Amino acid sequence: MDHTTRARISLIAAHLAHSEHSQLQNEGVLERIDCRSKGGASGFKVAVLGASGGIGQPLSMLMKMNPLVSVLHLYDVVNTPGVTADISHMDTTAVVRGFVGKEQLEAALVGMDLVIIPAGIPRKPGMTRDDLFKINAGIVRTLCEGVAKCCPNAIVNIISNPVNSTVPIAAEVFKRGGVYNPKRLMGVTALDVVRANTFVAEVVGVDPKEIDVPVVGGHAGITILPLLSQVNPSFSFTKEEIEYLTNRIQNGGTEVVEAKAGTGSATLSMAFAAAKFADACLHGLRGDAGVVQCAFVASEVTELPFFASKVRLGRAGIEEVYPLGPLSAYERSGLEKLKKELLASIDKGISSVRQ
Ligand SMILES: NC(=O)C1=CN([C@@H]2O[C@H](COP(=O)(O)OP(=O)(O)OC[C@H]3O[C@@H](n4cnc5c(N)ncnc54)[C@H](O)[C@@H]3O)[C@@H](O)[C@H]2O)C=CC1
Ligand SMILES: O=C([O-])CC(=O)C(=O)O
Repeated sequence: MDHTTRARISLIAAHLAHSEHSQLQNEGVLERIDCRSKGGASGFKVAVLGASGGIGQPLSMLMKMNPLVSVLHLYDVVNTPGVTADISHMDTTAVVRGFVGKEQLEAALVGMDLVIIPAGIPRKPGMTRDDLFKINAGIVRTLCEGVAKCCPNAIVNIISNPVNSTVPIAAEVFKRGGVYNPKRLMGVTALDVVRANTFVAEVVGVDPKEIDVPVVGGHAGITILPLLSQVNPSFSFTKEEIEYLTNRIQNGGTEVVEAKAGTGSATLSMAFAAAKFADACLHGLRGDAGVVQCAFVASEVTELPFFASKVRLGRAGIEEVYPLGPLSAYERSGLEKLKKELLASIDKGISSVRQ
């Protein structure tokens, strides 16, 4: 597609984002924009649910910048027309469409390859992630019912907390809808890895880009278990360094919640981590080799039904869940300690849908 055509498409898309006419009235033009913008080349359709929020907005911006995305659907219960109009002016390839309110959820989801869910309330100081369960469980359940109905083959990235419970909730919703594929459901724990890389890099004095720290278990407090014995490239840490790093990584979320003093939790670093993780999912879908990330997934790595560990991403979603590998005595003890809490959170999610 030449530059002139591309410019015309951007103009029409921006105009439609501002238009008072409904999505349906614009459907014909938008479909043509979709087809032409892809120019026959590959490109993925991605939806962000909760796109107007603290995570949703920067995440949507980063997904608009991703060259693997051809169509970007932004859904929320409020404010998506404004966010969509704003993001649609970015001169990158993806065509952006906004959807607002539950009556537009299905239209937002039809045909999506990847659905990213950062919808839900965040923590305030003094709260645990589990304190968000009551409200966020219902939000995730409703959104996943929409996914089951409209894009049952999409990869789903769950960001909404408590991840240790919302991922099992999503699995139960998909089972009820008869569409559950454990290879396509992932809890996003990428921020734990991003933090671990940053904090380890500070301690050893290297560029964080050079560091890869596996973080396993779950996504809350002691269930977050960094494997410092498996840092790549390998470093040997003192006992004090291991304790400091493990504690800081496990409490990174609380560090941000307290610094934000009641105005929310991590949004910018989360959007960065989620965009990195989504990009890995898209590279996997494209068929790239060797795409490995940590994620909270259905698992047989331990006796728990869900567990975060390294996974290999491919065309099917999760192609392989890697075993934990050799652990230090400190990590083995951390693993045993986290199991009770993680299992309770998993069971809470499952039973909330089954009852
Ligand atoms: N997995 C992780 O590592 C992390 C997870 N989180 C979690 O992400 C979630 C979102 O955090 P923020 O963006 O800071 O919150 P926020 O309150 O700024 O944004 C949440 C957005 O969700 C929307 N929303 C609420 N109900 C909805 C529904 N039924 N359908 C669609 N959208 C809906 C709201 O309108 C709002 O725009 C929280 O649960 C938070 O705890 C936050 C940081 C890291
Ligand atoms: O701490 C929170 O509530 C948000 C979160 O999951 C994180 O930043 O890791």
